Amino acid sequence: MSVLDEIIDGVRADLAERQARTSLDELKERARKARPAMDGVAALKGESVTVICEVKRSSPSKGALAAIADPAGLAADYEAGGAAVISVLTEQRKFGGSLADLEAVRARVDIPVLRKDFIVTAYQLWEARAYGADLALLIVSALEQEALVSLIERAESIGLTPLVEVHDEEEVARAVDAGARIIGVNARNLKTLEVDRGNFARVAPEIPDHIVKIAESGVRGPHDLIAYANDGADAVLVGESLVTGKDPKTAVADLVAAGSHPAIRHGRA
Ligand SMILES: O=P(O)(O)OC[C@@H](O)[C@@H](O)c1c[nH]c2ccccc12
Repeated sequence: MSVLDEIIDGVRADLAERQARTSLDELKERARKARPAMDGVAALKGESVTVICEVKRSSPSKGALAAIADPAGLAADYEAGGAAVISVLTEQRKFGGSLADLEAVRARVDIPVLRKDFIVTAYQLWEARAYGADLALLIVSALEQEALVSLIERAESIGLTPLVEVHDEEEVARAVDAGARIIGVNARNLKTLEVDRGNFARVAPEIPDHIVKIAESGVRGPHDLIAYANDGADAVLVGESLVTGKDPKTAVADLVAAGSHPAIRHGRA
């Protein structure tokens, strides 16, 4: 069984418990009262390379990264540093996240928030909206094509912008066919957890121009952002280096400054 399969088994077990506690109707009611979703595409696409900053306590590859007693405070620092979007990991078992983290972050910041989880059912999309997310991650390798198509449609219909994650060229074709408007290329292979920063440069040319391109994972600092930008990234998604560093606000500001440097802006459409 791959790491991804193992994670998804746990996600399904936790999901079954939540479903037993909260009906879909209750979630929908809560979603109706949530702050209307912000436009994820507009937040990410611009003149500069934008930065998505992640609230991440632990990971299957590294174990515990940071305690993050105050996820909303961390998100506020990210926002103050110039983040375009906040990513909140809500998976519990391997990443130490929760919907409570999502809700707390949403209440604190005024920029779009991404629910980062292993979404396999529409119920989880309603949860995302009910707890205030504006975007939701959909991982191509975790979904059959039919499920991917219907989850993208459902996300869009309830106002969530799907960020569709791929790892190789074949998955790009599936994401494009399914109607993705934002594609994230993960440098980490979720089946083996290996990181290959060269993956984006290989895979991104397969993504049509009109789709927002995000480079995910392995960004250690401005030099990695610049490399991804020169390979065509519209945005980067950064977790570990921000939660393990000393000063998240300054670290984000340094990334944002690199993302708006004229040397890379010129090379872009
Ligand atoms: O911590 P990093 O290497 O900066 O990576 C962040 C993010 O890309 C990573 O957390 C991630 C990318 N895709 C995922 C899917 C599920 C869980 C986590 C992820």
